[in-house]
Amino acid sequence: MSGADELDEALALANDRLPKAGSRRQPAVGDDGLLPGWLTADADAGGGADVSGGAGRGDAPPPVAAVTGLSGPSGDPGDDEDLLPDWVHAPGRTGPARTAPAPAAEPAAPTASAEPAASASAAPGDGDGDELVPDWLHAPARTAPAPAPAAPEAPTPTAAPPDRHGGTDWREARRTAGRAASSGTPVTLPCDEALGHVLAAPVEALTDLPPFDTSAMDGWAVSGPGPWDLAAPDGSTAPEAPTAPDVAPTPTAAATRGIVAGQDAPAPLSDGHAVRIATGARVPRGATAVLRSERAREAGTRLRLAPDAPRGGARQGTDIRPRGQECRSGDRLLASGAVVTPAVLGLVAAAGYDRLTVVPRPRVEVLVLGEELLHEGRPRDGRIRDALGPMIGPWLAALGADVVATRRLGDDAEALHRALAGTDADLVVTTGGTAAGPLDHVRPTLRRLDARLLVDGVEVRPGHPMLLADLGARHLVGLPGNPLAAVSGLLTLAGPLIRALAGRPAPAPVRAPLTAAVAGHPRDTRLVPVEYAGDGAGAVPLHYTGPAMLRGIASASHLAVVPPGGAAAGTPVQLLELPW
Ligand SMILES: Nc1nc2c(c(=O)[nH]1)N[C@H]1C(S)=C(S)[C@@H](COP(=O)(O)OP(=O)(O)OC[C@H]3O[C@@H](n4cnc5c(N)ncnc54)[C@H](O)[C@@H]3O)O[C@H]1N2
Ligand code: MOO
Repeated sequence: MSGADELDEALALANDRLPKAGSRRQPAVGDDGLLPGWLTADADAGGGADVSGGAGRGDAPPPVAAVTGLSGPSGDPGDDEDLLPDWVHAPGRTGPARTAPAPAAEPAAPTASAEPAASASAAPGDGDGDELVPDWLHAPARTAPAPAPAAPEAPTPTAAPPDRHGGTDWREARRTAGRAASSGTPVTLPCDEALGHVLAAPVEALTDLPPFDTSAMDGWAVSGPGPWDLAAPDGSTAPEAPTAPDVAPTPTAAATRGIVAGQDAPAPLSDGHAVRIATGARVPRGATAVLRSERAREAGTRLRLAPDAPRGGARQGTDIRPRGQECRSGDRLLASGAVVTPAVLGLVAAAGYDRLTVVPRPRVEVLVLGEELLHEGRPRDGRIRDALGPMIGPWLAALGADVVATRRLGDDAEALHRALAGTDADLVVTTGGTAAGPLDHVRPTLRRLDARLLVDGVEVRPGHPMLLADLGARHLVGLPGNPLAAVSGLLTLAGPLIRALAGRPAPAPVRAPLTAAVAGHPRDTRLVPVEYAGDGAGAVPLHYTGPAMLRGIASASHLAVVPPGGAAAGTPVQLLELPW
């Protein structure tokens, strides 16, 4: 629907001219003087490790300052589109992806005139990563081209472009979204309907847990030191009559079964006696321990410790879970604000709850815009598959919303108007149509509805056209149509807003060093899919992270928040956790 903005175009051109195998090309620079990020090679580059900006093996490590203040790697500051040539961040890749030569890192000219002929003829496309990166960079089976010469000195950063899109600072946008709404009036729900809600009140135990002294093992409850006379749960000790004079008496049937779980008030056990008991059964009064079945032997109506039983196998309290071991009635088990997880459902049931008082989950409607979208089969006839319809609803649900509908509206301005005017959802999330193309109806429709724009564009890449509007009784988050830009909008606006509506606490901040430098946009924050195992290994920037791509995010654990100007390898950056 809309073309790339000028920065994006300039950088796409620059990317188009990334050097082919072994060639050294002058990196193109846009009007704004933004430099392809491969000039911002990290110090690790020489060792063949990942580098930001697309510098490959053998490149001279630039000073950190060369990362800071420079534009995206493969030169795309106006757009997140493949700021990093994908091969640069391939963790563990083999073949050409690992061995590909660095684009020759030559100082950039201050204009996009490095290769005028090429730039005139090159189709910059709409910023798709594949157009930006020479295809051999993606081809694992192809032969690696010869290494490029070492990078010369990093060029001097140039001025920011004059045509910045404006919009709200990324952190401020998140704060605004988090303050735009508050949670609804608490409701009391049957526990099984409370899953995924947030507790509106603390949960206090309605009982001791365990509620009685409980056997932790199958075996015998014993009283005092052994050996012991076997008793029945009713307290009787009479053996069955022997079947023959030389046959030892056998325990009664009741004694054989013993005390089982769920049986109330077993008879007290007197000193020197033992009674069979099952795991989870109530321990009789007078019992001093539970002896596991493998630690003793019955002989007729007598019970003795097995020869190989550990010393102290029947010591006072052994294998008895005393009443109240986990909690006493009235103990606080969970604070208000805790999310009702499956484990919480288990705990509250154990503690005696049938219903829980929770914050209602916001009701969200998703409107997928775009006439070009197909909902089944392969892309055909110039149309593509809708990647957001299947993704946004479950993502919103994972953030804490109840998705009441996902509707496909094509590019029909009237249908959009009707949908917004008629919905009773707390939040409407639209996809696509946020830009200024002829079919981009979101902003005009919001104007028609007298909506108040709380966030009108954000200084973030990808996703800068995202918006947040107040429609009076409800809010609207407008996600850009490029799929990774939509993800950026989910994390920037939808996440904080839904947390506010659902009463969910913000996740604990996570920071980790990047394993490779990531070049930045000169002014905007970048959100970059990374893999972070939380094991101290650092956050690994991923491949295929252009705005139209989901391949990177699909295997990511987090998005790294890369400040304007980029981050050198080893720099700790904020990580936004994905909500699953
Ligand atoms: N003149 C300008 N044009 C554009 C700008 C700009 O600043 N000035 N920004 C570009 C950026 S950045 C983005 S992101 C997009 C946002 O555009 P829209 O929100 O209006 O989205 P569309 O034009 O509808 O779609 C953009 C792109 O994404 C594809 N798309 C849309 N919906 C889906 C979907 N559900 N599944 C998969 N792909 C989808 C659509 O086909 C387009 O290719 O605007 C730029 N233009
Ligand atoms: O490039 Mo856009 O940044 O996909 O939001």
